[in-house]
Amino acid sequence: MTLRVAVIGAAGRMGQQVVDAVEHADGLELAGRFDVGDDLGDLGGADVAVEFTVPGASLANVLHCVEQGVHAVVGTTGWTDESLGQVRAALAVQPKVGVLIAPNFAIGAVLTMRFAAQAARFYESVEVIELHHPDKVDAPSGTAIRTAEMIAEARRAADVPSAPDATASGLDGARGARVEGVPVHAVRLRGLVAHEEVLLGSPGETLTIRHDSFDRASFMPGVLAGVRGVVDRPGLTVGLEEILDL
Ligand SMILES: NC(=O)C1=CN([C@@H]2O[C@H](COP(=O)(O)OP(=O)(O)OC[C@H]3O[C@@H](n4cnc5c(N)ncnc54)[C@H](O)[C@@H]3O)[C@@H](O)[C@H]2O)C=CC1
Ligand SMILES: O=C(O)C1=N[C@H](C(=O)O)C[C@H](O)C1
Repeated sequence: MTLRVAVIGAAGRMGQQVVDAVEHADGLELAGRFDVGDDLGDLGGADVAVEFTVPGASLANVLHCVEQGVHAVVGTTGWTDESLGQVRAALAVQPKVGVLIAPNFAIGAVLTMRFAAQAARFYESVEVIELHHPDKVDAPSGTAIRTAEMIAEARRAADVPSAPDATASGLDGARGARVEGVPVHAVRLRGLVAHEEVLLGSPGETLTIRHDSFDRASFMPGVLAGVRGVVDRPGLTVGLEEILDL
């Protein structure tokens, strides 16, 4: 069966790649391209909508998809417990609809998060550095926030004490932002696409886990897996791990 796919944010960096990936994928057909100012209507009769827009617009777009009975695959960042709760509430009245929200669709980024969580309890210190193109509007990245949350959860479960840090003075921001106690640093640099490093340290050793997306093509296999998977997964799924059975 052919799945009809609408792309919301179709004029953006990710949206353009998704349109191209859908047009070249077996068993998928482009149902429509939507960008800012367009009436989403019935999403061109789509079965699935892929949403890559901006944090301030994504929730309304996803709620519209759910109301229309259209499954959604969402890569936009900025989700909170509260906005996820609104999606769950909307899905409760559309029990056949699936929504997949993933901070990163690159397989290596998903594995980096998983490896970092596995390693986190073995080291005294851990910090996250994310590095992106300078046109990105949010910081830190959604991936870095999720990585730090997973690290913090693993350390709490293993009763690991807070990382040592003697800093008593300095410039604001020098130690990064704290996500559940884990320092997260954001670099914006022309030439980069999307990169993340997790640094772990204990006496006499460090471990560095690094992932690099050099091209947005890296996100497309995960997006297409999400499109094919979401139709059989009613309710809200957060993270591509679920779809990949990781
Ligand atoms: N989950 C993942 O694997 C990835 C997630 N992202 C995230 O995806 C989002 C988009 O990233 P980019 O494509 O680089 O941004 P972009 O700025 O290139 O594209 C966003 C597009 O959304 C459109 N837009 C804005 N408001 C809209 C609305 N209300 N309705 C429809 N379209 C609207 C804009 O006009 C623009 O064309 C960001 O939140 C970014 O962090 C980016 C790359 C990978
Ligand atoms: O804006 C981007 O480019 C990216 N955004 C996502 C994020 O914030 O984690 C995913 C990836 O890092 C690229």
